[in-house]
Amino acid sequence: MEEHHREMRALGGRLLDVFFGALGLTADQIAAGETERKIRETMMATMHLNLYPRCPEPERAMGLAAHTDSGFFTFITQSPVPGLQLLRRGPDRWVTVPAPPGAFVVVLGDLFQLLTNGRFRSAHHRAVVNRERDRISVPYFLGPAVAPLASAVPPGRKAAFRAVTWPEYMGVRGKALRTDASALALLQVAEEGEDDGMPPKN
Ligand SMILES: O=C(O)CCC(=O)C(=O)O
Ligand SMILES: [Fe+2]
Repeated sequence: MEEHHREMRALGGRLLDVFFGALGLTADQIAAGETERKIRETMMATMHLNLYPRCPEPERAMGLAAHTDSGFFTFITQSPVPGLQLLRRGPDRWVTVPAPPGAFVVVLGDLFQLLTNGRFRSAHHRAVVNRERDRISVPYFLGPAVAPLASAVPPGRKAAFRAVTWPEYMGVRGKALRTDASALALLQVAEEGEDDGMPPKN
């Protein structure tokens, strides 16, 4: 378990650098950036164990309802039984993620959308059940205290979201669930006529 934790955290660090690079940041900027430093210092992890027993009528049941994850990255280890589905937009449809042995699935969460000021979007996903086989998934969630990266905010614009810690954001998600609002929308500081960092409504 400790080894898994160590490896997952290291993977999270490497992936973060890859994404920072994709956002156009240089190694020097990553090393010097205040947001980047705070992310590494406050990164927390949690893990779930999900068991989806086989179901004779899978079309009448749902393993895990559609949602986005709250943190930065989720690394999902799963038994070789497909069940995870991602929402693809335009036209909206559920796509089953293959489950090859030894592979992780990486899911981006809401706080990553916040970090990138909406340039990378959190993925809507769900888990369906299988008619013949039990399925196990072990998602490992990584999340920090975070504010939008200055480099992700277009010049002359304000950040689309306010800063938040992961536990705070979990509280916001709870409130959003009770009021049927979008949790990220509750953190928005939108300006008139601006891309608000949220997916298009449909
Ligand atoms: O079972 C899966 O593959 C997905 C699990 C998941 O999305 C979650 O626990 O948040
Ligand atoms: Fe999830």
